[in-house]
Amino acid sequence: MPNVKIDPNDIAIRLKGLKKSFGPQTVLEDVNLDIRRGETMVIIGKSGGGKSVILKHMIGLLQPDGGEVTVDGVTISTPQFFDTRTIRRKMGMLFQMGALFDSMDTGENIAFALREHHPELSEAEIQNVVTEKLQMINLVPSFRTKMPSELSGGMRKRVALARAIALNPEILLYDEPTTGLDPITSDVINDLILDMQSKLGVTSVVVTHDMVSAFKVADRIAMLLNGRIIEVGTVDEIKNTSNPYVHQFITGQRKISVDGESQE
Ligand SMILES: Nc1ncnc2c1ncn2[C@@H]1O[C@H](COP(=O)(O)OP(=O)(O)OP(=O)(O)O)[C@@H](O)[C@H]1O
Repeated sequence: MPNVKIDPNDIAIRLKGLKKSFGPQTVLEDVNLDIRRGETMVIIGKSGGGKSVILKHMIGLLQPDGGEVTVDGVTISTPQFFDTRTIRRKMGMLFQMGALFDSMDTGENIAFALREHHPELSEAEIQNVVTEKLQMINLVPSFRTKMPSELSGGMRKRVALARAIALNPEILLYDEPTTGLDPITSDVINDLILDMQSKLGVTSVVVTHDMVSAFKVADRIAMLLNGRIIEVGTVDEIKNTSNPYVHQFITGQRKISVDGESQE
């Protein structure tokens, strides 16, 4: 359970009336969500429901068909703004597969964004940052020479997290950080997500199906259904929800139809 003070009026990311379709398929109908500075917001919802699409709007990888994304009060979702370098400096993202460059060792993967955004840094300074980021994810400095192919799934996610924090982001976005990991390794990742919040003071958005992880790391949980956020609440509020769709999702029951599909 996170333990940081959060001001409910201090909004880091605001999604207002977000709409997105791909061809004939409408994925986001009308998404409204405020993410408070310093909190960890977990977004849950069924597979293919559009959770990753929401994250990609937050980091400027996708532009909405309607509505707005604001980060620190600045609207980033317009073609005029689209200054992705500024957004990327502010935000780190842990992609679903913990995507690393396979041809680069761990150290180079972590150093990649530093070299791109901070050409003024000396090689020694870059290596110091790499060591510091490895320490943050509880790995020894000698780990830097390991190639991605030598790493387990959990280690890849950890290195991907070190890479995501290389530029000291204020906001971290996690896409399915524990998917495909065993429960013990998942818990290591959960602890790191909590560490990032308490040690770096970051605002985090976590997309997951893993309710154990959601309940452990979240300050608040938002549920996406049929292109809308249907409920937002603390872990206790979500656990005690009166919304049957949220209850069904978090308990894994299949009693009611959430989207017209027939249920057994
Ligand atoms: N660039 C794209 N072009 C076309 N369709 C896309 C694109 N990105 C996402 N989609 C579609 O949007 C829908 C939502 O995808 P998204 O990956 O956001 O779901 P999700 O809720 O994150 O699912 P999962 O939990 O399975 O990762 C899917 O049907 C997907 O195929």
